[in-house]
Amino acid sequence: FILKKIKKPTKKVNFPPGPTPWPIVGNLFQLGYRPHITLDKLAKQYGDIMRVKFGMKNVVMAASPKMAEEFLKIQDPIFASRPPLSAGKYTGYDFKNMTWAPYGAHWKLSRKVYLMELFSPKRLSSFEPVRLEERINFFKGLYAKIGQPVVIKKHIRHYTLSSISRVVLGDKYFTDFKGNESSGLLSLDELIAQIDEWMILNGELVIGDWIPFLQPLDLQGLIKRMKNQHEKFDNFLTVVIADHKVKMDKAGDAFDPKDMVDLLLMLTRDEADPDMKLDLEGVKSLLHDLIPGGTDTSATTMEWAIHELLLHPEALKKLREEMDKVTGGERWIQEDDHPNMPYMEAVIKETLRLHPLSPMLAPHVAIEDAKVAGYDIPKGTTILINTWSIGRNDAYWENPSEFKPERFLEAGKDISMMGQDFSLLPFGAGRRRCPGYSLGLRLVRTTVGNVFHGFNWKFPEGFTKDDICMSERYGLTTCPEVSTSVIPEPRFPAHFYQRSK
Ligand code: HEM
Repeated sequence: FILKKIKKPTKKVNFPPGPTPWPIVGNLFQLGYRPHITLDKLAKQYGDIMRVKFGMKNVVMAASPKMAEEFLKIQDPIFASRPPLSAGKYTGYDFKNMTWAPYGAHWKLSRKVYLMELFSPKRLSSFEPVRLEERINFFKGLYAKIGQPVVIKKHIRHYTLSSISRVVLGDKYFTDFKGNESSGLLSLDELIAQIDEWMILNGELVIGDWIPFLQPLDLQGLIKRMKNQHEKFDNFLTVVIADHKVKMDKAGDAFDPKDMVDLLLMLTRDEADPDMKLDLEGVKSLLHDLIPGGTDTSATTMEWAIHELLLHPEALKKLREEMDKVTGGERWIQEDDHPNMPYMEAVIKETLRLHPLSPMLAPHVAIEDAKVAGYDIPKGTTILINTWSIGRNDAYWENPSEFKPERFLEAGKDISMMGQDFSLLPFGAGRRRCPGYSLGLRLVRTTVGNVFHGFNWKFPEGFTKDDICMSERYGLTTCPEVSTSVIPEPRFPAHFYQRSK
């Protein structure tokens, strides 16, 4: 009787509907190999806002444009943070890199540095010659493989990493960058392996994140791998920064920044704008976002677009007609051709509708108690936005499983992919929207375009277009499970491939 008197009545939380969770494990074991698809199926049963339990923690998933808008626009300040997962702690400089930073002063500073210093239109244009050089090398490399089967993904990843790292780091930290001349620290392949490991680890479900009393046991061995990955990548960045710093100190006031490391180091100087001032750890954590964040994202989007175009010759024909018209068949596609290439833009949108890189965005978290659609969303709830599900829902898209770029060219269907239209969210929306989208799209448009502008592609003997793998390997970036091997054939005379533009 006494206990009853002093115990405060607990308010019943009105969670969104969802499958019944098991004690301790919740719905974890229902998720399977491709959680976005399992959760999409469950949402069809429970509705476009659904509660599941990952272990002991609440997770709410939005599966309609209206619900996505609630979380990413209407109540964005409440949901613009990230849950404190192991990936952020052990591979994200203890939540200091932008991807995993909680919503707050440090994240705001990182964002400001990105948008004002690194990704302003002027700055991006200033790095265009570097991107062009890398692109031309990439196509020369493909030309050298004429008639031989190439795993297109491998070439694309080398090229995107070369482009991104030249823009970010300068060009001398890889043993196989320019011939074998440099005294490189890692080879390009080693760095790619590091990025792969980061991506895999950041997409894994660490059991201890969701069942906290199991955290110290590291049952899957993932935390050990995270610490290992972090140590290697941190060593790499330490050398890169030290090398840049020597040059900066030597040049003094005459220092002329050549790459993004230089730009970031300038913000550590005493005379830097106090509102933008960084320490060395801040520089490292931002570099950490730029390299894995910039490489795999663009490369995977390119790979999906190439798979779709190989699978749909009628779409490829239209794209080629557009490219031949724009270039007169005399030159490669350039970044500034894109306003004259509406079909290309529609191909990219259609690819990202069907294959959003992060099918459920990166996880968001509620920083205070909230109400959405009449349901309670308690502080600490993880929020997933199932953009894969939204992109394939026949309530918003006609024949959603068809690859049909024309849908974006119909009158009144000029749907933006930049986060204004909640039925297409490949970059997210609101405060956490991808800050690198502009660079990503520049790389994707010119690469996908020129891969088909410069070359015809044949399949190796015994392989047909129906053998192209369209099933997904789920992760922080979700890529085709099996890469395709194809044989390049030139579309133009030999001198075309010696062109520098
Ligand atoms: C086609 C290419 C790309 C796609 C599809 C893409 C997609 C995304 C998505 C879906 C998110 C999560 C948004 C959210 O959680 O709400 C994101 C975040 C992010 N992206 Fe991208 N991205 C691309 C290219 C890039 C590039 C080139 C960079 C940098 C060089 C970059 C850096 C980042 C960073 C740092 C974040 C975390 C932002 C934050 O948490 O505040 N991305 N991106």
